[in-house]
This record gives sequence, C-alpha cells and structure tokens, in this order.
Amino acid sequence: MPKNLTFAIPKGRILEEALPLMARAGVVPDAEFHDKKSRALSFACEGSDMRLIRVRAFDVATFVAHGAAQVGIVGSDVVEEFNYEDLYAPVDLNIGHCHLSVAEIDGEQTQSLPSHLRVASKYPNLTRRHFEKLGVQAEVVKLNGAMELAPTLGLSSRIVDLVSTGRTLKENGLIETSKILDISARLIVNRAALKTDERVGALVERFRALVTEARLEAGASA
Ligand SMILES: Nc1ncnc2c1ncn2[C@@H]1O[C@H](COP(=O)(O)OP(=O)(O)OP(=O)(O)O)[C@@H](O)[C@H]1O
Ligand SMILES: O=P(O)(O)OC[C@H]1O[C@H](OP(=O)(O)OP(=O)(O)O)[C@H](O)[C@@H]1O
Repeated sequence: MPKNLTFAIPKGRILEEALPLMARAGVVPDAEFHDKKSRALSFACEGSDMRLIRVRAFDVATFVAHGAAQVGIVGSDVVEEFNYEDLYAPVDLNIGHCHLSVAEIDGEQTQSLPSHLRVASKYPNLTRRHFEKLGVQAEVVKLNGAMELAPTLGLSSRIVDLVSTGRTLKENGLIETSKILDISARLIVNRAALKTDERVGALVERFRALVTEARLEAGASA
C-alpha cells in the first residue's frame, strides 16, 4: 500500500484563490482546516487519503523539493528563487498574479547604475541574478517583510519586492523602476514522486485540464 500523498499549500493570500481550484480537482480539506482556533498544521482531505499541510510560501518549495510533500502550490517567484533540481512546476494555475520589481525612493532615481548597490529583498538569488545581468554587483540585505521601509531608513538604496496594486510602494514614498518577473501560482511536484507514484501524474493532469477549461470559459465569456 503506497503512503498517503502530502499536498503542501501556502497559508496566506494564494490560499483563497487556490481552494476553489483544489475543490474542482477533488482536493477538499476537512472542517478542521477552516477552524481558526485549531493549531493543527496537517489536515485530512474529504474522500481521499491525501493530507494537506499548510506552511510558509517558501517552505512549500522546500517540502516538495525534498520529497517530504509530493505536490504543492506556490508562486513562480518562489520556484525561480530556489531553482531546486528536484522540483518540477508543470502547471501554471493562472491565479496569484503579481510581479517582482525593483523600486527606489520617488524623486531620487538616477539614470546610470553604480557598479555596486545595496538592495533589500526577500529574494537574494533573483536580486543578484537581475543586477548581474546589468553588470552591477548587488549586496543583498535579506528581509522577510516590510521591505518598503529600507530605502527611507538608509538600509539600502533599492528594494526588490512583489508588487500587485502598487499601493504599498506609493504609500511608502517609493516608485517602481524596473520589472524583473511576472508571477503566477504554479502546481509543483517532486520529480521522483512524479515518476514513481501514478497519483501524482493523475493530479497534474486534473489541474492541467481544469486550468485549460477555465481559460476556455473565460475566453467564451469575454
Ligand atoms: N501582492 C502580493 N504580495 C505578496 N505575494 C503575492 C501578492 N500577490 C500574489 N502573491 C503571491 O503570493 C505568494 C505568497 O503566498 P502566501 O501569502 O499564500 O504565502 P505565505 O505563506 O503567507 O507567505 P509568507 O511566508 O510571505 O507569509 C507570493 O510568493 C506570490 O507568489
Ligand atoms: O502592490 P500591493 O498590492 O500593495 O502589494 C504588495 C505588497 O504585498 C506584499 O506584502 P504582504 O502584504 O504579503 O506583507 P509582507 O510585508 O509580510 O510580505 C509585498 O511584499 C508588498 O509589500
């Protein structure tokens, strides 16, 4: 008897959009999942032996890459930041849209880039890679949130962060100066599990079909 499949999902904003899609794919967490008082981190699924685990977005990729979870949902920002060899992202779920951008203090933008910069970000690899392409050495100050404070307080001259509506940048006196990456949420799987467990391949096909269906429906109603 194969062990239960573990499906990792982030606990924050992707979740709201992911749950209806998961339900259409037959992945429905039990009632405890919705109980705000519960401290459980692992949940049974209705009508299946699958377990859901609810973890931080970056940790979804770590659990799946190491095979501790076989399937997950995470932003393409996280997939690109880690670039794990054992992690495969076969389905663009067309939810969780945002982008990763460079921002700096509004009114202090400069035309030419210096050879060395200090940048605050939660994405050290993507940040370094972006500036390397421009011939700039980026010293990354790793922050886990509230990046927008860094330039004003002199911690860095720029930030690299997620932008959706642009409100957070604006309300903190920053302006977007270049876009690095368009982002959407992906279904991710552990490569070895995909090869050895047919339930993983079946889930990939189910999500792929759902996304195609949703795109066709959106096209038809446009
Ligand atoms: N405006 C936005 N700000 C942040 N993330 C966004 C935004 N819009 C979409 N996303 C996506 O949501 C992901 C974060 O997912 P989510 O908030 O569900 O995770 P989390 O576990 O709460 O994150 P964290 O570890 O940052 O608390 C990002 O990696 C990105 O792909
Ligand atoms: O362009 P906007 O619509 O304003 O969204 C962008 C903001 O949302 C995210 O932060 P989040 O709310 O996830 O909080 P965090 O600082 O804890 O990451 C991101 O890091 C930006 O700060």
